[in-house]
Formats: sequence, C-alpha cells, structure tokens
Amino acid sequence: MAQGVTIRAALAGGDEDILSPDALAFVAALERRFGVVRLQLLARREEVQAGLDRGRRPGFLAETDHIRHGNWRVAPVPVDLQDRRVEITGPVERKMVINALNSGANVFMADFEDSLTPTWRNLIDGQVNLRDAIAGSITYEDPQTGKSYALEQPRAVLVVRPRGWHLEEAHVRVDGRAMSAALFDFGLYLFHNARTLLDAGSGPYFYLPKLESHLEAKLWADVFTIAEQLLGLPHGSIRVTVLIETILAAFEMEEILYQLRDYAAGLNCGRWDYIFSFIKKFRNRSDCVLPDRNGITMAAPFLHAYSRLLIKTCHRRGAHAIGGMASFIPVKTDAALNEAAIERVRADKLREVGDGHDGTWVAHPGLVDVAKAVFDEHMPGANQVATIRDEVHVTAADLLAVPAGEISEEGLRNNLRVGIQYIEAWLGGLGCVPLYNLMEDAATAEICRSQVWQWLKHKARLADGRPINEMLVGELIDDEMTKLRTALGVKRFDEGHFTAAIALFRQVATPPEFIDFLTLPAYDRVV
Ligand SMILES: CC(=O)SCCNC(=O)CCNC(=O)[C@H](O)C(C)(C)COP(=O)(O)OP(=O)(O)OC[C@H]1O[C@@H](n2cnc3c(N)ncnc32)[C@H](O)[C@@H]1OP(=O)(O)O
Ligand SMILES: O=CC(=O)O
Ligand SMILES: [Mg+2]
Repeated sequence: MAQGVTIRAALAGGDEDILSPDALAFVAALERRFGVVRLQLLARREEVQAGLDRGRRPGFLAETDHIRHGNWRVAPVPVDLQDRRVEITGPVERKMVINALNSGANVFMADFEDSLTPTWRNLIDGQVNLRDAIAGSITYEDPQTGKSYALEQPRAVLVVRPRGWHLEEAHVRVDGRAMSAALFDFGLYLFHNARTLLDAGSGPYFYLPKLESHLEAKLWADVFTIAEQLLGLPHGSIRVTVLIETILAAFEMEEILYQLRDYAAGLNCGRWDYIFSFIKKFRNRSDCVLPDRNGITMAAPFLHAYSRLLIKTCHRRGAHAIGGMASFIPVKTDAALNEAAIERVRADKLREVGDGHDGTWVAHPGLVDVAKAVFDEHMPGANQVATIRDEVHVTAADLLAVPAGEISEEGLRNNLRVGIQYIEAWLGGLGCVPLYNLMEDAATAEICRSQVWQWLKHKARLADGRPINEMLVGELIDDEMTKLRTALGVKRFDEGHFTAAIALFRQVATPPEFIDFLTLPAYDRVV
C-alpha cells in the first residue's frame, strides 16, 4: 500500500493490478498537490451562487478581455481526433465497452460520470475494462445469452470522462481524508494506459465535465502538467474536450480553451446538464422559471445561442465543436414510434451539422449510422473547423433568455416518475436507463428534480391554474407510484429501491434547501 493511502473497500481478485502501490502513490501525489485548490474552487462556486442569489447577472468577464481578443490557438489536434463526426457514449461496463468500440462510431466516450453509478465495483471494473480494451485483450461472455464478445476492426478512438470536481471518492483516503473522485478516475486511467496509448499512435484523451469557470480549467491544466512530469510523458500528451454544460462556463468558453490551450482538442455542448445548471444557478429568481422539460429543445433561443457561440469559439481557436445528445433511442416494440424517434435524432443532427458542429453524440449503437449519414452528407471533409463563423453574434442577453411555455400536469407527473425511477436504478448500480423510450442519466434526472424544486419554490401554476404545492406533488407521487407498482409488478417494485428513491427524490426536489447535485446524497447510500 502506498504511504498515507487507505482503501475502505473489499478488494476482488485483479483489483491489486489497478490499485498497485505505484498507481496509488501517483493518485495520492495528485491529491496532495491539488486537493486544497479543488476545495477552494468549490468554495468559490458557493460565493458565486451567493452573488447570483443577490441578483447579479452573469456576463463575459472584463478582466479576461485580452484573452478573448488575443491571437492564439489550441495545440494542433491529433490525427486520430481529426474526424470525430459520430461519438458513441456509454458507461464503462464490460459488454458496452466492447460494443461501443465496435459500433462504427469514430469515438467512444467511456463514461465514469453522468451514465455511471460510482459504486466501488463499477469504478474498479471500469478501469479494468478500459485497460483490457486498450491492450486489445478484452472479451466478454454474456451469462444470460451465452453470446461472446471481442474487439473488431475498425475500433472507435477512446476518450474517457472522469467524474467532476464536486465529488469525492469515499473509498480512498489520502492522509485521512477522502480524495477527489476526478483525480482518482483520471489518475488511474492515465497511470495504467498513457504509455500504451501513445506507443500505439493515440493518446490519453479525456472529456472534462461540469466546469463552472476557467479557473477550474486551469486546475485541470496544472494537474495535467504535473501528471505528465510524474509519469515522464511529453508535455501536451494529454488531450481534452471540455463539456460546456453550465451556464457560467458558457460565458468563459474562450478562457477555458485558453487555460487548456496545450491540451484542448475541443468543446462539447452538454445540453442536459446545461439546462439543469440554468435552473440551479437561477433557482432563486422568479423570472427564470422554466416550462415543461420536454418542451425545452435545442431550438429554444437560449440553447441555440449557446451552441452557436460554442461553434464560433472553437473554430476561431482551432478546436472541434462537438454537439450533444439527443435523448431519443431506438424503440424495439413499436415500428412507428421507432421511426419517429430516429427522425427526431436525424433532425437534431441536421441542425448541428448545419450550424457548424464537427461531430455529435449518440447514446446507442443503433443511432451511429443515422448520425453518420447526416454528417457524411453535409460535412464532406473530416471536420469543418476551418469554417469561421464571424457572422455569429451572441450576447449575454441571448444566453440568458428564458424560454416561454407552459407547465402541464403531465410535465409535472413525468418529472416525478422519471426522476424517481432514475434514482431507483442509480441506487441499484445502473446509471443510465431507458425510460418511456428516452435515455435517462444523471443530467436528465437532475432536470426532473430541479424543475419540481423550482416550481415549488416559486409557487408556479399548472396550465389549468392549479398551484404547484407540496400537497399536489405528494398526491401525484403517490398516484404515479401506485400505477408503477402495477406496471412493474409488486415483486419488482417492493424488492427494488423505491422507498429510498422516493425519499431521496423528495429530499432533492423540495425547497427550501437546494442540494447542488442529487448524486451527493445518493452517493452516501451506495458507499
Ligand atoms: C447527458 C449525458 O451525459 S449523455 C452521455 C451519458 N449517457 C450515455 O452514455 C447513454 C448510454 N446508453 C445506454 O446506457 C443505453 O443505450 C440505454 C440505457 C439508453 C438503453 O439501454 P437498453 O435499452 O438496454 O439498450 P438495448 O437493449 O437496445 O441495447 C441493445 C444492444 O446495444 C448495446 N448498447 C446499448 N447502448 C450502448 C452504448 N451506449 N454503448 C455500447 N453498447 C450499447 C447493448 O449492450 C446491447 O448489446 P447486445 O445486443 O450485445 O446485448
Ligand atoms: O453530459 C452531457 C450532458 O448533456 O449533460
Ligand atoms: Mg453532463
């Protein structure tokens, strides 16, 4: 065991390789060097929130004007990230890792974040799976179907998404305190795979989630510099794509790229967390109440402005502008519904490529060809980074324009039943699930619960005039859960995690306290 590091979990055979003394000493070194700054930046988030609560409107920063007007570009994008027109995403579960790498997508974003419950087993198995995938030796036999899985050619390029700055890894303590989850996921992956990836002509590539400022990007840049030094990797071996998925980061896209200019390869529109962040940051403002979740599409002016600004910013700086996730997934049981879902995905990708995105995300292998066909038709080159969008002018007011629309009883019910079912799955170890023919993950579930919180807080009314209050929400939860118990069957419902999920949903959806992430109290239940 590395000095000063304690593991508070049972280890299974094979875990010792991932958690070797040298690997643990490496992540502990990162934690010792950067743990305090991480906590300072989290404290800064609270100060910024206090300012927003007092009525401050976010805007482009005066003190970084020179960066926005300066003449700089990110380091040249590596060859194997030049064409990333379709990126499949998915949790780091063994079968899905193989399926995603074989899916025909250009990139596989292997996820320790929105789509993964961070149980100790999921995390360590995920590291094993990625190591085996990079070694080319990964195989899997499905105990249910008997089907065997192995890698094929061509394979998607691997990009890994560690957890965000706000989370801790409770099972690993460095000098007596839980270490940063982001540094744990990032550090272990880098330690075990960087050399193999670089020797194979690729590299350690990452997606960085949930940043709220360029100072948080600077922290990542500092981590990369030291991590490369400790492992003897050339400076700039690590390459990252930053998710712009908070309303505050939308005002600092240039600065985020600048801080990471030796490392950045692109930005991505993390639309679901972005919507969640909009609700969260302006939660105390009665003029920022959003309508039904299903009515907030990327065509809404505030979201369209954000994606166009992201594209313009990226291309000016030589970075790729990657689109986001349409939550529609194939519907196996109904051909007409399936065609409608595919059409929604197609329309979403058509808007993205037309606006100038260089690639996009899909949630399921059945959507790779759909997205690819759209990008192949409208993006003949490997990307469209050279197309500079000088005609795009996005103002702070554009980014902050609150969409109009109604709050329906069905919209409220949907938030309740989806939010609770998602949390129930998460507590059972599944961080991404199909619900009512849509992909649901931590980011989409955050929208469900934060909308309910916001509607309660501001005493919003349903379209028919009824006030949304705790009594109505309580009645609708009871009604939805009664129907669900019948639909799922009494055994499944009673043996599942529904009691805990309902309690947790109420905790994160009921004012006055706004809990920053539902995964914080949820994590306590899976540790
Ligand atoms: C907001 C954000 O952060 S978006 C990014 C995070 N979200 C994601 O990554 C979405 C990942 N997607 C998924 O987890 C799944 O596709 C779900 C939960 C949406 C749907 O799951 P299911 O309904 O169980 O999928 P389905 O049964 O159709 O799967 C069919 C096959 O495709 C595979 N598959 C489905 N999705 C994926 C995926 N994303 N990557 C790799 N393989 C996949 C399944 O493993 C299965 O393989 P098999 O036929 O060999 O058994
Ligand atoms: O991570 C992606 C998102 O939409 O959130
Ligand atoms: Mg997200």
